Amino acid sequence: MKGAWRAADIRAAEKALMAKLPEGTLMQRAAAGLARRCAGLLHDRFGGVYGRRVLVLAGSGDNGGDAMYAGAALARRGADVRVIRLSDRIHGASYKALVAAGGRPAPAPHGHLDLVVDGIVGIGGRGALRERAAAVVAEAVRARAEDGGAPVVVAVDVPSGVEVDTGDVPDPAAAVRADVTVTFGALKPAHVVGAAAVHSGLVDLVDIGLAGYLVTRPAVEVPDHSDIAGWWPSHASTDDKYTRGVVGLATGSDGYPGAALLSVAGALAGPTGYVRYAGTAQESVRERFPSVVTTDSVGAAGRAQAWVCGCGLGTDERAVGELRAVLATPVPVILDADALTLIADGSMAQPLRERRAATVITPHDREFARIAGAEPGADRVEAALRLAAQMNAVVLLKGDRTVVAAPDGSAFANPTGSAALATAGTGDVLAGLLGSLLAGGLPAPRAAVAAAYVHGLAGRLAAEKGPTTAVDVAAELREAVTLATR
Ligand SMILES: NC(=O)C1=CN([C@@H]2O[C@H](COP(=O)(O)OP(=O)(O)OC[C@H]3O[C@@H](n4cnc5c(N)ncnc54)[C@H](OP(=O)(O)O)[C@@H]3O)[C@@H](O)[C@H]2O)[C@@H](O)CC1
Ligand SMILES: Nc1ncnc2c1ncn2[C@@H]1O[C@H](COP(=O)(O)OP(=O)(O)O)[C@@H](O)[C@H]1O
Ligand SMILES: [K+]
Repeated sequence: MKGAWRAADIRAAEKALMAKLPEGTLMQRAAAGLARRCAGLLHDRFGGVYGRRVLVLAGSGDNGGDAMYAGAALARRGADVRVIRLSDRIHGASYKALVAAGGRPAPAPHGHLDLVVDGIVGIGGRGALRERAAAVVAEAVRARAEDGGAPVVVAVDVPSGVEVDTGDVPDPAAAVRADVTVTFGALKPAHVVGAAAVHSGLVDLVDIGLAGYLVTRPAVEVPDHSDIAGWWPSHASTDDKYTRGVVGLATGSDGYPGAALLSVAGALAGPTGYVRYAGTAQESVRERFPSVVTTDSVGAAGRAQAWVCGCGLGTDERAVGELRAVLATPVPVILDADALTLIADGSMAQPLRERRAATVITPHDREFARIAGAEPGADRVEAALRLAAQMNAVVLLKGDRTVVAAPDGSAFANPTGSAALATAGTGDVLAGLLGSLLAGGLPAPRAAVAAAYVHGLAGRLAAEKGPTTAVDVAAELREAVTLATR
């Protein structure tokens, strides 16, 4: 798990570390890491650094300093480096170093450009880029590299024009879109949540010695394969189908039988040994998935270790009864789709309050608005945490970088998403898989994080093969589980 910290926490850690080091050491470490990465990118794409045309965009703060010192290092290796000063006041020592190494000031981007280094603003940035900076960025990225392609864009610390602490991008046209972001010391929320995560491109973390000085809890954490592999329930030789957990699904309706099939398909890819389906789509479920045991209602079903409720369930009287029955069980419950609509008017507040087992809700933004009164807004992590605390539930807030927030204040951002998942029914698949993980015994926050992770991988695998539907995503789940857990 990698943490991401907000700017104030990063600054506090940097201050504590800097007090123990000669002045300028941290910037030198940052700039050295940045130069190394830039040289590597030039090498990979153009075969070397010598003669490559590099444009450094320098703002008024230390972010510009990092960029200009790195520019100086590239100039010493023979790159043709120009710098555009975007403020009257720029970091003096690094500018001098750049000029001494052969770099030259430029009034505007011109000619071909192989690499653009965005040192406009770092963690001191606020809001969208100001007009001149935005115009220069737009012009620079329109330039062509020597090979006819677009220049490589490297953001220093964060892409300029994004909100570092939230991942919001107030104006996408006035924010850098990086191929690679070279960041220092620790990740920031902008690298992992919201539209800013997309603007960050590949994120490369340079160690500047900060780790021991970050004493606060990260704002958000990012899982990797090893977390998922470590958490995924494994089968013991003494297991039988019941000890591996039974997951129940109260999903689908006459109007939406497909949601039943998709949620069952999701559940079957999880670690449980037994899947129960309770609802009106019994026949199609049995036909398609002979291993699933079906009944027409939650009341008629046997025991389960977790229930999934809501995908395509509808909102009629029958649906209300099924939701009540699920909420009354003493086991973890996932509320998705129509179940979220049904709880939005507050009529289920009491059964929700009375629950002792975990409740997980899986809203997209509009469902979130129905429950919370407003869409998540710019700070998706804060919004999800607020709702989690208010409802005493784990919130899985869907999106390109799905956020999982727990009532204990911990928050996670899923790194594996794929835009290919933005298609009808993929949420049903996710809910089923999540149900199986809960029934398999994972604590609710981990179950939510692991489900989003594997679901995202399945989306990517499906997208590699062509246009993607929810059925394709479900079909890739088994391979995604294998990839994530080995
Ligand atoms: N601290 C450390 O130990 C280390 C720090 N390091 C580096 O320092 C960076 C932080 O440097 P920093 O604090 O100087 O702030 P930074 O982000 O460069 O500039 C902020 C200035 O930009 C301006 N501005 C703001 N918003 C704007 C906008 N929308 N559009 C345009 N301009 C805007 C505003 O200035 P103004 O123009 O208002 O006077 C503001 O003062 C950090 O990200 C990392 O790269 C590394 O070297 C490792 C060691
Ligand atoms: N632009 C996007 N990029 C990546 N993932 C997305 C995007 N939009 C939606 N998703 C993911 O797709 C799934 C859609 O779920 P949902 O909205 O509940 O769909 P449905 O109700 O049709 O099943 C969620 O896992 C969500 O995180
Ligand atoms: K930057």
